[in-house]
Amino acid sequence: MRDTVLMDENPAVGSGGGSDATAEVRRLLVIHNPTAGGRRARRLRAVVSRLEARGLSVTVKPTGKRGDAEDFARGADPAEVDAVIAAGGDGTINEVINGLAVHAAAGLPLPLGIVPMGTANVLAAELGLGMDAERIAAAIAGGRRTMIWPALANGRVFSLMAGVGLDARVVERVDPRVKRLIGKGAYVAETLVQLATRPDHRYRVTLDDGEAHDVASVIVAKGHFYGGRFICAPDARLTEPELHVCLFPRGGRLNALRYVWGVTAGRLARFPEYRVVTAKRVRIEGPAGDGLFADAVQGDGDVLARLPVEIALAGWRLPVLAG
Ligand SMILES: Nc1ncnc2c1ncn2[C@@H]1O[C@H](COP(=O)(O)OP(=O)(O)OP(=O)(O)O)[C@@H](O)[C@H]1O
Repeated sequence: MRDTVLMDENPAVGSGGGSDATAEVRRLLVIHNPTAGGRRARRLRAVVSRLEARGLSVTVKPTGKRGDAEDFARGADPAEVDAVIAAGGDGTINEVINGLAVHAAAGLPLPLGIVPMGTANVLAAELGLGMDAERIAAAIAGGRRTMIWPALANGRVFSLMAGVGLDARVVERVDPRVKRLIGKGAYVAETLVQLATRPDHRYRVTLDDGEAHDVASVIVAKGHFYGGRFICAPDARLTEPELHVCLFPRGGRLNALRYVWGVTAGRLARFPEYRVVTAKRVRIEGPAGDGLFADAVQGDGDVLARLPVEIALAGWRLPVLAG
């Protein structure tokens, strides 16, 4: 474990490292969340027509409810498809990754492709994908694989980050209808509500060597972007087998507000008590089952688990078609 040097500037987008290889991709299963990101169906149509123009066979399967994307990905037959494409936001991609985990853990990984259609699209940003249909289609059809290291929170897979404290509570309470209406603004509004009404909670974070920290909030990062293009763990990379644990020690509303400002203004590095440490395993304990929604664990922007939570690397890598 070591302290991470913090930077003020945003590092370049991209995910260096991760041994890449290219394989032929001809048959695609596209899992589409039609409710994601205010229904950006036009982007999906543009990508599919470009893939078909390149001679690929594309089957689009729309989800009807939460959980479908995971079931569809788990049920994908490697004898019949070469890659599974998640068309939706980070929540849908997370579900698809949880489904693909079965194949990857069995040593027969099916590559993941992404058509970003969500509100924040953090995974797409982390991989440097962009929103241009031609570029997205080229990344999928090109077959070049970036190997990423997902992690587990109480057995559920996440690829970007897991959080406990203010951010998990915001994720849990944000109204999906408001999100559809005003996009990212829904998170800002819910953060303000939580800052005004949320009682103070403390969490105990234990790192793999037994070092313990008492904090008001914690984010366990696999990637360096957070909530869009904000940065909490500047050195975290999807392609590295390491967890970057961001510790927010100070409690109280004013400090919570200060941390929100620090994240959004890129000023966290200036806070003397803010630390990022690396670890392979993290245990987080707190006010479990207190009826105040303080025990939620968010992963990739959705509630993935409840405290206490054990977070560790999944132990397998997932190939992602990222160009
Ligand atoms: N057909 C569906 N109906 C309702 N919910 C769905 C459906 N398909 C998937 N979901 C769920 O909707 C949630 C939000 O979807 P997703 O994250 O893809 O879009 P978003 O919320 O617009 O984007 P972002 O995560 O970037 O904010 C996910 O947790 C997913 O499980």
